[in-house]
Amino acid sequence: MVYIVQVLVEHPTHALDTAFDYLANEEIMGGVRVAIAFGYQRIIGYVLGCEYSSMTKEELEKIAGFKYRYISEIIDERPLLNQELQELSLTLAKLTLSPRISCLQAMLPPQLKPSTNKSVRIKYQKVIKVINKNIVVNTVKQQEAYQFLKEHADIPLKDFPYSRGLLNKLIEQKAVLVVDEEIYRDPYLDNQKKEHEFPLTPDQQKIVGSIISKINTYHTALIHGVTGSGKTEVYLHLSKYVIKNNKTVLMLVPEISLTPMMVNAFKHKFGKQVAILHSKLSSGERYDEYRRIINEEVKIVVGARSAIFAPLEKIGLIILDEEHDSSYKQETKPRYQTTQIARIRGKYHNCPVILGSATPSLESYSRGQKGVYDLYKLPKRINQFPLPEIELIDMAVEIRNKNYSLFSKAMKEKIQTCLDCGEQVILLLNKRGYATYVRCLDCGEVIKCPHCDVTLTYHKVDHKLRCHYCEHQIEMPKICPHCSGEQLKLVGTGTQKVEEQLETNFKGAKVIRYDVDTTKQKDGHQKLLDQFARKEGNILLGTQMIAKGLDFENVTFVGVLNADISLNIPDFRANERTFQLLEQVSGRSGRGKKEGTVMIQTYNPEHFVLQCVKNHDYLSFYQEEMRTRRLAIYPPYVHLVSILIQGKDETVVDQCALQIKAYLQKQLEDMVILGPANSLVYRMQDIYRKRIMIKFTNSKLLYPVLEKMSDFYNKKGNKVNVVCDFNPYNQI
Ligand SMILES: Nc1ncnc2c1ncn2[C@@H]1O[C@H](COP(=O)(O)OP(=O)(O)OP(=O)(O)O)[C@@H](O)[C@H]1O
Ligand SMILES: [Zn+2]
Ligand SMILES: [Zn+2]
Repeated sequence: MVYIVQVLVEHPTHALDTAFDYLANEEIMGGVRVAIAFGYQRIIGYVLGCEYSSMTKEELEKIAGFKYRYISEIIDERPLLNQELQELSLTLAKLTLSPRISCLQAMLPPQLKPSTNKSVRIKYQKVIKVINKNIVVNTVKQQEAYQFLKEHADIPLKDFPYSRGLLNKLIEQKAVLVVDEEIYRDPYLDNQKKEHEFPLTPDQQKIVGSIISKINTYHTALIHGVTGSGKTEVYLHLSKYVIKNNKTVLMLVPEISLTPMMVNAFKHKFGKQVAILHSKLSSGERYDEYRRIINEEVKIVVGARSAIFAPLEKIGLIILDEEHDSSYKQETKPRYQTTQIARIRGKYHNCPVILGSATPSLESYSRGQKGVYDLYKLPKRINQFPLPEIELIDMAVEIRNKNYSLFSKAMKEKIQTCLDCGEQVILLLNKRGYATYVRCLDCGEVIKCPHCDVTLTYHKVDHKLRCHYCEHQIEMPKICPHCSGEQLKLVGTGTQKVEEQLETNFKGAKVIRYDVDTTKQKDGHQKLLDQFARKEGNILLGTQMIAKGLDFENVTFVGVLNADISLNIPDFRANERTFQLLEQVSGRSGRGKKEGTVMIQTYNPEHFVLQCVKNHDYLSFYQEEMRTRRLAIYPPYVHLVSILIQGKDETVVDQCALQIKAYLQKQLEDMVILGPANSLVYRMQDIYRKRIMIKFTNSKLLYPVLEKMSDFYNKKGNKVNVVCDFNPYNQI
């Protein structure tokens, strides 16, 4: 008699999920990692299930027709994921058409991924626990120490101020015990001062009250609150209520390092009850936070996208702040939408899911309007501070007036005035897909990556050209690689260049450049923002990164250098993204007592997106954009799935793409199937990439067809690979 154990492994070559049967002499729980021999390798697998058999190994082998092997080692004492999360991994695999193993990988912190068995050393310390409070001890001195221990629960042994002899006596009398306790590396140790609490405004109170009245029912609430309307305070109050009732809170933000203010707000209010999960923590720190959650020592988890899988029990509230943010969509396997996962968990725990934003996604807002979500509004800023005045500046006029500089005349004057008054400025360089590249003035060629269809980007620090899609990099050439001409010109505007121009234009102004390059180190973001908060900088210059959640009361001017870039991206969300970015960044101005202004430089001042931003008019934007989406048949009127077909051989990719299209058309007669078309970056790392897009309203028919198709193409040894991306955000 043996146990037959189903083990899921990450097959080294196979893209598909495969579970293999192994034997064990004891029962192994689903969700535990085991080591197994696989071919000649020893690999780590993940137990899916275990069945008792009354037969012997030999009898089983006779039936099966092959030889079984035994599990080599059981790695975990208990399952890594609880029942809820194990089931969720299955749902996730189905929803995203991804291998289950990739879902498990996505759900666990790197140290615990099924395919690794790196052990992370857990740190322990000895602490003294009082196990019986009512012992009558022998001596006065003992009584004193005993009393001390009763008042100082779980004090570390090293901090015990009495003698060891005395302690031993207390242990002998079974009054206290010394135990090993895990100690955690706390990355936010310095931030634990408690802040004062504001009384809620009537608008805030209404929302808090209403959500509390339905706190034990699963539903989704969308809070549309303008920038600076105090959404954070609403989250904090609701969280406090939930943990007082002995439940837990999952608080998601787009990117932890870009939203330090939200993290701090939670840390200040709830101190050690909060765990922070994010990618910049050291692996030890991340592991500790994870263990604190598993050991049920935290009540609130704050984290970015992947924190949606935090192993919290008894969840009473799930919040997604800045719900419109595209980082909530995972862009690698499994390609899930965090909101969708939040709703699955909310349903399981019977708790509300709150989505908050000043610029809700069209998908969410339309659900709010239809009543699928409860829609709440915070239409005013706190303390009746007005939203900032916005001025659109027509850059075509500047050019007509022979001003070719990055700054319009008006913006230059405005920045100077702010600097003169000691007020601070935030400048946005909208840079998506637009960086500094090299063009030859003789032959007109642009220097491109030899492996990808993109230009190489110039990096001033080391004077190199780099590809942002692969690792390719070269020294900045002296002559043109095409015609050997010597007139190579840097084209485009990067933050480094703007920084230089600011420093020449505004003598003495201190510029803090906030972009991927200056925020690389672990606390990079926090350091620069702290500097700015301490007024050690006059101008904060950055890319999209500065648009999120910053709250500086001394900032009275926000300037957008080039509003148009994101309008021209070939993506149906281009208008929506531009509106969100401009409205969000404008919202950083005038959040204190002093009124704020905003200037937006554009070549399209009449464009409805810019007009709506100017008037802070979300609703008009929403209505106009919904009209466009309805006419063009795009979400939220339909769902999309993008099918990426990729391979090294261009002809094979081409043929397969056509085959797939024909197959889908036959199977899915009523659906709109577009393409195949070249992907935006057609060649990436020498891989050719085509896309097919399906518009659908009912996914029931679609899933089995797509599953069959991708299983067929993703077989071992096939020359193409197919990826299905539901609700795609990124068409690159
Ligand atoms: N009830 C209140 N009384 C006084 N001040 C408050 C209250 N609620 C919030 N505030 C303050 O108002 C400011 C704006 O709040 P918060 O940052 O939460 O806005 P928000 O809605 O999240 O804005 P954004 O979407 O722009 O990030 C903060 O400085 C906050 O401390
Ligand atoms: Zn040339
Ligand atoms: Zn490249």
